[in-house]
Amino acid sequence: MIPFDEAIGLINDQATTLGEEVVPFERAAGRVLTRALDARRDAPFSAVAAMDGYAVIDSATRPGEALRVIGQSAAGTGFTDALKPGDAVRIFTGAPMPQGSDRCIMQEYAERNGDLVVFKEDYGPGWHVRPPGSDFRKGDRLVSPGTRLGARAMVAAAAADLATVSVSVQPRVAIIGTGDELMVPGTAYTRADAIAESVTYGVAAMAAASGAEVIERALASDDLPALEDLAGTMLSCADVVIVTGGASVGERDFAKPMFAPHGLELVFAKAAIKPGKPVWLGRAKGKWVLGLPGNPTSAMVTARLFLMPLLARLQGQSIAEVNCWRKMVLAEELPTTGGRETFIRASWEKDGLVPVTNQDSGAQRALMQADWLIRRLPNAPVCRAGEHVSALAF
Ligand SMILES: Nc1nc2c(c(=O)[nH]1)N[C@H]1C(S)=C(S)[C@@H](COP(=O)(O)OP(=O)(O)OC[C@H]3O[C@@H](n4cnc5c(N)ncnc54)[C@H](O)[C@@H]3O)O[C@H]1N2
Ligand code: MOO
Repeated sequence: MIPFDEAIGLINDQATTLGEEVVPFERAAGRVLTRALDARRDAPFSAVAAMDGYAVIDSATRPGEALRVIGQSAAGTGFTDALKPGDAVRIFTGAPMPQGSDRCIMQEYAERNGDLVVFKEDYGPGWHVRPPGSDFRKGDRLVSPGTRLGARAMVAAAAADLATVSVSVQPRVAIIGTGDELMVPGTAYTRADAIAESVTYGVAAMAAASGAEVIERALASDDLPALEDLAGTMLSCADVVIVTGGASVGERDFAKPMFAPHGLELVFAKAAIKPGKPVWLGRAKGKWVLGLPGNPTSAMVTARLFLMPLLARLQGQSIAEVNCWRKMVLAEELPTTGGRETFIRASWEKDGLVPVTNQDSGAQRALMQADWLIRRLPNAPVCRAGEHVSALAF
């Protein structure tokens, strides 16, 4: 059994990017950037108003003294002339400050009478002007390679004012759920010895959220020749084939044997972790094959620990970007751990992390509370409430 860090090290060393492609902004969300996005010009390009009001020359403006409104500046249509002392320009948020003006007074402080405007005593102290380049300067790095373009990054990326972005090719993922007992949700209740298949839905959701394209999802029964055929089909169309269940040592555990005729070479065969010891990773026909244990909690923990880093590396990200361990305070005592590194499912409550009550590797409902994984080293001593632990968002 390989220790957790060593398994991650192998993924880090062996998984490399699948290439890059250029996409328009409409298709960039969720993708990982391969080339930096640097600003094409300053933002704002010129000084702009930060409020709706009046652009004035501060030194020539006094409360109670009327100014003449000589025009208006709107976002998209600035005012082209210059202000002289005694002038004001009606201005809107985001509009260029007219030449000569240096302050915007909010309209709430203005009394307008025809062409004249008078400001009340208390219009200070805000100047409400965004200077040129106050957001960023031409050439500034707005988004770095390796960044996943999430909602906030999309704003910074588009602000660079480039028509297209270079992103890594999305890994195509195929998922095979194995087990004679598995039936599609909505049908399992019809057979006493069946259960609703749940794991592949969770794994597919995690893969999609990690930037992969889930191209196939299949359920298969424990029939080795049929599984061998299915493995071949999936290997021909996917970059990563994930097989759930059948990872243990029983006679009907076919997850590894089904890939044997396709030249399976193991990267690791088992990990010294709890839950999820039977997790394995291999290569066949130049593709990645990840075997997840069938127990639902084990499957989701091992997918979080190994699938997310694998997909990150295939998209040119560092593993640290997805497996970012946080030092967090513990709200309840943890017992000693056994000989395997242990990942305890926990929820974040007001006093810190609280282990969820049901730590069974077969649990499904408990996943609803388990927002964090607490990492405990092998043979770790009792950890008391108030102490810090290393945790990963689950
Ligand atoms: N003698 C031993 N038995 C077991 C060992 C061992 O070392 N020696 N390891 C245990 C561990 S740890 C795990 S984890 C499980 C892993 O077993 P498999 O990967 O072979 O999984 P299955 O037996 O197929 O299923 C286990 C459990 O999970 C349910 N399951 C499976 N797939 C799904 C799915 N897609 N959706 C919902 N539920 C699923 C299945 O019905 C079983 O209840 O092995 C231990 N045994
Ligand atoms: O993964 Mo088994 O312990 O991980 O049930």
